[in-house]
Amino acid sequence: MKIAILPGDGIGPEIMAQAVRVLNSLGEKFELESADVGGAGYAAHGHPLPPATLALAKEADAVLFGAVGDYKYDSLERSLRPEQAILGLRKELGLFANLRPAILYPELAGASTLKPEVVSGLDILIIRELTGDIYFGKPRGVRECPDGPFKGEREGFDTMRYAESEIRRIAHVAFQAAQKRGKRVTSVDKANVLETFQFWRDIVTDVHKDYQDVELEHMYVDNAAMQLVRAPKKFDVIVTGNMFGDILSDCAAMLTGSIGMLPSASLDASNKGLYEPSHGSAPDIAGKGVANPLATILSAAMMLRFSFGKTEQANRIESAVKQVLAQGLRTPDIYEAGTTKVGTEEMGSAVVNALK
Ligand SMILES: NC(=O)C1=CN([C@@H]2O[C@H](COP(=O)(O)OP(=O)(O)OC[C@H]3O[C@@H](n4cnc5c(N)ncnc54)[C@H](O)[C@@H]3O)[C@@H](O)[C@H]2O)C=CC1
Ligand SMILES: CC(C)CC(=O)C(=O)O
Ligand SMILES: [Mg+2]
Repeated sequence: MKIAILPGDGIGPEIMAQAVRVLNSLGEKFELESADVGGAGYAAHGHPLPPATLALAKEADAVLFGAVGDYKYDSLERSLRPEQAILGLRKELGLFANLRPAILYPELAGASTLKPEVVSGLDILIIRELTGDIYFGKPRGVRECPDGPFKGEREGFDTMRYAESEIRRIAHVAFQAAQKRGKRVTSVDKANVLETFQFWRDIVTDVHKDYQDVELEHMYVDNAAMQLVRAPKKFDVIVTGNMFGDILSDCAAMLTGSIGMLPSASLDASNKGLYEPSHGSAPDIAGKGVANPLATILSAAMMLRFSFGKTEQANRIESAVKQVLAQGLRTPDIYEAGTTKVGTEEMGSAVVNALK
């Protein structure tokens, strides 16, 4: 079982170090190999996704990813910016299905900015399409505006597009996931304005014919954002496009207390996967030893479950996380009065010690 370890930038190396400690404490024989990615890849090799890093990711059985991005690289041409590393990995590895479970651990009910009764018992699964949409659509760029009232001015433009097969395969993932949970799918779109998402709605409706045991509702993305903070427990599985899923999952993260709690799995058709926290490189807290490593540790648990079929080991990690939260240990992002504030490394140690 070879795992590519890609820590990246900002808090990436800090949180990854804790996830690696947890993996190394399970008593399994994992082969872990690290490589530079993102700004670290650019600084060392002149490219955010150096060829050797991509080769390692392709050859490994699974990839554990930290985060990329650093404001000091924001003025580089786009193809060299750190974020291209994660976008490139998703595309190159065909990781079209991004699973982001937003679960509220009961101990963190008071850490959410929402009232405990709104979030207690929360367990929703956001399924975000990950290799299409406006994030990858071409053409894109800055050009001279060809027509209309702004003709002759410079304009920036991107292309939102989805092929039918891309929508079909993510819809199947969502319906099949729902069959194993609450049997409800909310497909989030903007069909009232966008051609791409009217098409999305039509195809999802068609795929639904194969899953009559699952209830399907369609919801516009603006309403979905509102419903997520109004009555989040009404959702079971949410399926949506790349950009809407990116935005809604950060919103859902706050229901769980902090974005530092939200893990993710990005899977291809054969369940080969890349696992990463849903957050970014958090440059504002990088190097301070205060980042919450739990989303990364929980991403490692998802890796064991989805890529290696090691359900028991995944359960061990998730139980250990529950235990440290029950012990009252909190990184600053989930801290509340009456609990004990700890740093990144102490949180990692506590999870290692709680492994049974
Ligand atoms: N998959 C990836 O590698 C992603 C990379 N990024 C990149 O990360 C950089 C920063 O982006 P932001 O928009 O600030 O998003 P961010 O997710 O890095 O940070 C947003 C806020 O959440 C906090 N936060 C994030 N993770 C945390 C953790 N584990 N523990 C405690 N607090 C945490 C940060 O301190 C910050 O206040 C940018 O360069 C961006 O492009 C952003 C999202 C995903
Ligand atoms: C570089 C971004 C597309 C990453 C991001 O925000 C995410 O995957 O959540
Ligand atoms: Mg995001």
